[in-house]
Amino acid sequence: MSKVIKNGTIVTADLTYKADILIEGGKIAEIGPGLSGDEELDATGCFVMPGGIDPHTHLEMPFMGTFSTDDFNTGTRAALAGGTTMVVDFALPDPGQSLTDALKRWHNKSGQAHCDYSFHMAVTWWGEQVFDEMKTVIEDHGINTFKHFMAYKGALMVNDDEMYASFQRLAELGGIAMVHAENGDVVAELSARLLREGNTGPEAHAYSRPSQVEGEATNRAIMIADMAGVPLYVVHTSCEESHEAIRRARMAGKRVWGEPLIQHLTLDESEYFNTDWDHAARRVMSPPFRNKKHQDSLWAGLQSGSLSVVATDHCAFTTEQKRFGVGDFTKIPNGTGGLEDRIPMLWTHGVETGRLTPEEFVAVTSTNIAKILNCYPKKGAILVGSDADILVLDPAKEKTITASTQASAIDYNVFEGQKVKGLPRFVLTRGHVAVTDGDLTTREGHGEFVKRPGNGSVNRALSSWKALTNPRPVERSGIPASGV
Ligand SMILES: NC(=O)NCCC(=O)O
Ligand SMILES: [Zn+2]
Repeated sequence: MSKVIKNGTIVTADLTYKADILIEGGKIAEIGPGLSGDEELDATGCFVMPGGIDPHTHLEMPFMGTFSTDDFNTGTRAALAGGTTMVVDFALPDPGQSLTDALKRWHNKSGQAHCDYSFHMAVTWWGEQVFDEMKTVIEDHGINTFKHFMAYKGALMVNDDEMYASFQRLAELGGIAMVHAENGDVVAELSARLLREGNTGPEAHAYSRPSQVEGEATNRAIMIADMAGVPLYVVHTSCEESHEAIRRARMAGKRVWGEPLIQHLTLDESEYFNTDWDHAARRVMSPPFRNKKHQDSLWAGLQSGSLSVVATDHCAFTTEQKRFGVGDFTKIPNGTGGLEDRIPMLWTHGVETGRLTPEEFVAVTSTNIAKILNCYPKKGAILVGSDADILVLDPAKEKTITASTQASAIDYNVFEGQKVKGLPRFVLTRGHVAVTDGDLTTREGHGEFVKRPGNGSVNRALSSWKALTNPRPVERSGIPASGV
């Protein structure tokens, strides 16, 4: 049965125009005026755009002695409720574990997904097995992005030698390196000192991760990536120091992207000084929320193009889980939610304020990341042949965010009480209408895995460019006799 989205204004990353969209077999079949289909979805007064892609989620993630509460069932329902039609989660091998075993675990969990999804692979240890399996992961499993945690010492963190080896391997294989950029050694030292001095509450989490630890690690990762000749994606860029390093690298022609989160763009460090322990602990994440100066920097980055993607790092823990850290802030599970709120929050604080154009909004919520991850124009596009992952956004529709009506399974929302304007009228996932004016008609198991091949155009360009400066012997007219 065909569907047609009628009377809307299509917004893409580079063009806004009035046209209808005909959908057949889960794909966009035709775009133009006066189309008809078996079922009509009226988009009068609405913007019709590619569904959001959130490239940074942790669903049912084993972390800090527990599992994040939103899984592929509740998490992808929350995504669709908020206009996001694809999530990219991180497959995490335990240190010493095979990468393909980790992938199996993630594929087992993701069978419940209500929307399409893909995985990044995390490199949590280094050895010959990892070196070998990286090729299989890219070439057989269609995963071209590999994340390295520079923080979480003693758990997920990798050292510089491991990171450099992994980056070099990725350069060879046509993959993309990702980093969680915080100096884990410094964080561990600062945390121990804070605890010794009696700073045990959630505010100490922010004290233990000043912006310098992020700036230093971002600079280091950029330089290591440059030496290895690999493109680099810096997740959850939260501060000016990190943004500055990314901006400078991009100005110098390096292939580096930065990803601010909607939380860092709209919430600030004052949250940690709330006298209610639960309120503060619920907002504990790494990197922590920053002050207004850093927020202004992130917004400017989106406006100028030095930052490319807005994500959530959705890693949602209940209040009960957060309370593991009463008396010791280092035991508060790190992570916050945001999947359901990213699109309305960014529209409200970005487009409604005039910071972003609607086209820039589409670029940073969908199109840019589809291109970076090498799944464009299957995803991130309104083009004939693209998957019909479509958000019909009603700019006049408003609500106040509250946990009591959210799809996410946790018992609070870090954006509680925020008034947002710009909500989905319809959300379509490969042609299936999953949301109609707030009513969810999602289907468990509808989501499909999206393969993303390696060696995208940025990899090919970078390897040609780097080949020009590869070390080579100098040709000499003669070699002097040995001086002995
Ligand atoms: N960000 C965070 O605090 N938790 C999720 C894991 C990570 O991305 O660091
Ligand atoms: Zn992280």
